[in-house]
Amino acid sequence: MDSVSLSEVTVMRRTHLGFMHSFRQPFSGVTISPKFYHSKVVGSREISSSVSITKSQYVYGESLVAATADSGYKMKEVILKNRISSVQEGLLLDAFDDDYGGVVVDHGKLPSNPNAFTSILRNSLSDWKRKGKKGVWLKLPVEQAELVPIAVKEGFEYHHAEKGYVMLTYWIPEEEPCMLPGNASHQVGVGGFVLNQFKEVLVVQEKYCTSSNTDLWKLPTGFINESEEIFSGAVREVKEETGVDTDFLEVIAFRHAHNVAFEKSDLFFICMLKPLSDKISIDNLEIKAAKWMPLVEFVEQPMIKGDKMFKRVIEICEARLSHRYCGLSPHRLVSTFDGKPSSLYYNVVDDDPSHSNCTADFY
Ligand SMILES: NC(=O)C1=CN([C@@H]2O[C@H](COP(=O)(O)OP(=O)(O)OC[C@H]3O[C@@H](n4cnc5c(N)ncnc54)[C@H](O)[C@@H]3O)[C@@H](O)[C@H]2O)C=CC1
Repeated sequence: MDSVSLSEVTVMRRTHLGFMHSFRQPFSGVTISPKFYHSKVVGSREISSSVSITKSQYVYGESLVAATADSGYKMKEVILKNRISSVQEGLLLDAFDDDYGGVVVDHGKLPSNPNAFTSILRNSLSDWKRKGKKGVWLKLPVEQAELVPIAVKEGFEYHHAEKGYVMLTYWIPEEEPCMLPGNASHQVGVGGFVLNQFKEVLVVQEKYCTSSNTDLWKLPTGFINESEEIFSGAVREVKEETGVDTDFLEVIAFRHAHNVAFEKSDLFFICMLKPLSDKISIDNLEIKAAKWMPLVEFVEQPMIKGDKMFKRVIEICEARLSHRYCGLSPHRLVSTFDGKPSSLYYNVVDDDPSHSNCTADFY
């Protein structure tokens, strides 16, 4: 087997991180192995330059830390070599350990032949069972959709699907309840409350709605996209539906509802936005009409007046306008917990009025 230099190791390690990272995106609950993650943080400094690591050893995904540890090194090396040769000979699926005692199959190295896949999957399941592995994650790309029924026949279950793949899972321990996290459970929507200096609110009539709502003038609403922020999603939705440019001010309130779409729950964030333009140009695909409507007229609509939720939302917005209430504004932070930038929504956290978002003008 070829030896590789430290720089090659670092490159290969990044490749693995990339795989784990992309794996994590579609759902929560599966994280990068701390071994890999730790390695990412410390970079190549952790690896002793006297250690020779083979390409195959690394390709199999064993931890460098484990491989360089003094205790049990020889034992690990032997086990590793056996497993490597099984993978190389095409007897076992190439897989990474996850943080929870389970394995993640490398979807980039699946056998292309369905018959070969059947026997390799069976061998791998026996191997994982013997080793006491728990959950198995098997991502099957759409180009290899013929493998899906084979995996299902072997006992795998659907976890979730995206345009490009189906994720299947298998829980090995028969005596333990399945601990694998479920698929994403919510959709996230935003609504924009945009008020101008004439106390007019930006409203729309939807093209597709229930017959009882055809004449209703409502706030622009929509869903945020994958990896989109609530604050930018609200601004985008208002722009798309009405053509009006806005600045995000605050999340005024949010509603949590269940069994909304395909049994999924719904989080709906009502956002207060500051208008930067007033010219309306509607999105003809989604919207029938849009206009600036006097706030008093808007709240007098029977559907708003008679609906507890709409009515309360407007009351909260009015309380905010008269500074009797304060919403949440986003603050970008990087947490050492996961090393990722994220948005924390909050209002005043100390007594300094300059730190408050509640003094912002609306128009
Ligand atoms: N529309 C409303 O009156 C209210 C909406 N909300 C919230 O607003 C958020 C967004 O909801 P809405 O704006 O009502 O979204 P929606 O159901 O109108 O969907 C947004 C757009 O996606 C497209 N779309 C959705 N389903 C489709 C399908 N099956 N086929 C083809 N196109 C489809 C349509 O272009 C639609 O205009 C949610 O969180 C919801 O709870 C809350 C209260 C009232």
